[in-house]
Amino acid sequence: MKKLELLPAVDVRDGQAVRLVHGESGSETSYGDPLEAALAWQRAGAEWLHLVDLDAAFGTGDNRARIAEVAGAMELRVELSGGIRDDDSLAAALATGCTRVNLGTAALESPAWVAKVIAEHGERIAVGLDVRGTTLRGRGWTRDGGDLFETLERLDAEGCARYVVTDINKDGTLRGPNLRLLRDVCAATDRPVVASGGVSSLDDLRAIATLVPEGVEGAIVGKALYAKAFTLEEALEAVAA
Ligand SMILES: O=C(O)c1ccccc1NCC(=O)[C@H](O)[C@H](O)COP(=O)(O)O
Repeated sequence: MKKLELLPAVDVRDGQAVRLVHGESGSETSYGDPLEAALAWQRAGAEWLHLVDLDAAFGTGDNRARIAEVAGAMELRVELSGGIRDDDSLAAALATGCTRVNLGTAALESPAWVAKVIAEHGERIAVGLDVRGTTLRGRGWTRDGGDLFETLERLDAEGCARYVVTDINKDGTLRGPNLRLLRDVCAATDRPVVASGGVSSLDDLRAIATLVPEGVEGAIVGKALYAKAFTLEEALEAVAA
């Protein structure tokens, strides 16, 4: 069986690595220098980094230079997210050398542009499906953006390579992943799914790993690592095939 990929998260706000609760602006706890955090995950054996520009996602500025510095210093693969919504922000994101970018709001508000960039960049484009219930949320998760399964059907038809699926109610809460949501998304698409939000324990990761045959490819882990619920080394060991 394929092993579950783990993507430790570094979310950047105002130049600092932070964690949010439910992705809400203003709920952040600071964890210092994002480059230090990313290098620590790399030293611990991470193969991926999930790097988020929260200011770009919330429309409160951006951390482009900081994000480019972190992505450029990594030997591991980087998935870049947050505020990638037009040609300019996409070009800046791809120029960091990241392996792929994660589009969120654009997939809801600019479907024609997203179809175009999926056709142009293929595997370098993932779409973030950030949901409350089965309603998508955009603009830093502050605005409703349509039905999850209708959007998934459209993006599948456009050739979207993979999805990053986040249950916003779980994100940053250490309340466990929404396995039901992950199963439902996997049943609705044949594209790989990266699970995001709520991981609290090694058992949560083992539970996500049981969904690999259904189509879950990876899991993003944020708060649990920063809160030291377990180490990244322990997490990698827990999901080793
Ligand atoms: O990814 C985004 O674009 C984003 C936009 C607005 C708010 C939050 C956003 N991402 C947060 C994450 O990707 C988290 O790092 C990830 O879901 C980890 O969650 P957790 O393990 O529950 O801390």
